[in-house]
Amino acid sequence: MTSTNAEPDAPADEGREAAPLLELDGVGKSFGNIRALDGISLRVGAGEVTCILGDNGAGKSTLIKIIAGLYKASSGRYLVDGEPVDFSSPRQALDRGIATVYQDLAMVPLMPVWRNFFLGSELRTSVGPFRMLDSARMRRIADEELKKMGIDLPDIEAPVGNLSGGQRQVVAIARAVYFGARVLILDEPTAALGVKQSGVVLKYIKAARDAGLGVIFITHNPHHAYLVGDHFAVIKLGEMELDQPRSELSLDDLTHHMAGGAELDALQHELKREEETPEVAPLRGAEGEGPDVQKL
Ligand SMILES: Nc1ncnc2c1ncn2[C@@H]1O[C@H](COP(=O)(O)OP(=O)(O)OP(=O)(O)O)[C@@H](O)[C@H]1O
Repeated sequence: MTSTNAEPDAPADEGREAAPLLELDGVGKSFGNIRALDGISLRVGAGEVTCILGDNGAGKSTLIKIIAGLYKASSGRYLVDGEPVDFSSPRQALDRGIATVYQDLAMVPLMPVWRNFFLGSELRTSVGPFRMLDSARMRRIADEELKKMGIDLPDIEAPVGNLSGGQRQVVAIARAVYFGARVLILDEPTAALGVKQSGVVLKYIKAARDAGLGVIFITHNPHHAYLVGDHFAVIKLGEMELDQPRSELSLDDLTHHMAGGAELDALQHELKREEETPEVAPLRGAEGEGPDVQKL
């Protein structure tokens, strides 16, 4: 489990101990009798990508909803900059710089890229007694901010619905960075994308990390996670199954975990045992041949 293919004590790991942007300490969440999360501890540092992996129903969505301020934890502590917090809404989390980019992206497909960039936070200007949208300033800023992150779109006047899925994701990432995100939560941003588009998104995950943000990257895909991750957390049935920095984990280890490593090992052992046991009478379905007819 600890085969190494990266430098031990990489800089990303050193920063973690000093001042995590965000920390969960033994967090649990129950819905009535259903225990969705139990004893989850996690630290997210500035300038690093923390990948959260897990199968369907593992508890990933519940975890990000707690971090994003949509749910309150049933137990444990949630700290931002070392201080305990108790968010009652996503607005409160956003005010502390914790932004979430959900899969559906909350964009209006028919509106231009720059309008979507400012959706819900439009800039306005006064013209006489009227407050008008400051379209010129929004266009200019959206263009500058996208370029700053190295995102080169042919036309920011184009409806956002004309962009590819990957381009829409990166517009959402640039928007969150512009509006002051310090922690960026990305909910399966590559799930619906092909290889090339996933590559585009992964590149901007790195760009956000290099801009000093703490990125939480939720994914099912260990290959995507390993291309950008500094730290890996695998959740299984609501519990933290694995929590390791890149320096202590190879892609093979991570893939093995995601493929249900322990169960597969047990199954392999079982199959091997069956192969080794002396052959039993084969069952035959052909007419006239019962299971007692043996041809050895
Ligand atoms: N609002 C809710 N009420 C009751 N049970 C819930 C609720 N939300 C989640 N659960 C349960 O909690 C567990 C974890 O669900 P969650 O959606 O967090 O998993 P997930 O890892 O995000 O899965 P997926 O990848 O399929 O989205 C599941 O058993 C789910 O049925």
